[in-house]
Amino acid sequence: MREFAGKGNFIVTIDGPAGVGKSTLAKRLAKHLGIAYLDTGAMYRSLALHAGAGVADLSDAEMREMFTAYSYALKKEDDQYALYFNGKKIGEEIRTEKAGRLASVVAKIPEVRKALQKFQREIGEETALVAEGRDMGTVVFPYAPVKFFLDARPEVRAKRRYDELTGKGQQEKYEDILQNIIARDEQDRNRAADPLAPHENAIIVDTSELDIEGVFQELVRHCQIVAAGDK
Ligand SMILES: Nc1ncnc2c1ncn2[C@@H]1O[C@H](COP(=O)(O)OP(=O)(O)O)[C@@H](O)[C@H]1O
Ligand SMILES: Nc1ccn([C@@H]2O[C@H](COP(=O)(O)OP(=O)(O)O)[C@@H](O)[C@H]2O)c(=O)n1
Repeated sequence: MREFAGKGNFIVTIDGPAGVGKSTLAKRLAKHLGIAYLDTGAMYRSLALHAGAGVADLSDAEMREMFTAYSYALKKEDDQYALYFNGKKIGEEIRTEKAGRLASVVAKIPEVRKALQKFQREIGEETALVAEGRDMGTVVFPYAPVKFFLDARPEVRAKRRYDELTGKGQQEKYEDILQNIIARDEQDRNRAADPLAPHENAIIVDTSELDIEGVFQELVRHCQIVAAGDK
């Protein structure tokens, strides 16, 4: 495939709302393409849990100082990609609805976004990537040759998240998850800083009636079209 983005690394972006399947498909597509996988939501979640919603009350100067102390790193471990925050591997502790809500509060702050986007671009300049999040195609990697925007009805996404969390033993009510997802969608889509929206060239895939395999095949098909177009 042609050299793209950053210092010539091949980047695929996958954006979309909560619970649509971004992480699942990004990991699988990255493995299929033999490139790295970056979960940018995990960066917001880990920061939110570490700094707390109080970040919103810091002055710009305090926030800039805070970010000089933070670091993120992406490391390949066996055939998985692990994200490190301040030298500590980010684990399952961020996979709660509470962390998702806090992340969405912190993610509205422009200084936070700029700091994390800088880390994300640096990682994209080090290695070819499938990068997933809310603003990968619109802001962080606008020159990525393949940009996906996954979507699904809120009820479908809530059921997927409900099955995922209860499958991990987390006690959550479906109705609460649905309300959380609707609220987080609202917050992510309507914030001033880098709102959730597909890039004008993004390939939009409604996954409401597709299983994981069906979505995966659709993403691979589009990657092959781009690859064929670059020969
Ligand atoms: N198309 C799909 N059909 C059914 N379940 C899916 C689909 N895509 C993802 N899932 C499941 O839904 C849950 C949420 O997926 P995840 O990748 O975490 O979404 P996101 O990263 O967009 O929040 C996971 O348990 C995943 O296995
Ligand atoms: N690139 C990104 C990734 C996440 N986020 C924020 O972080 C929150 C959690 O992201 P996530 O991808 O982990 O959440 P899920 O889609 O997995 O539920 C989102 O609701 C956004 O508010 C963002 O603003 N920009």
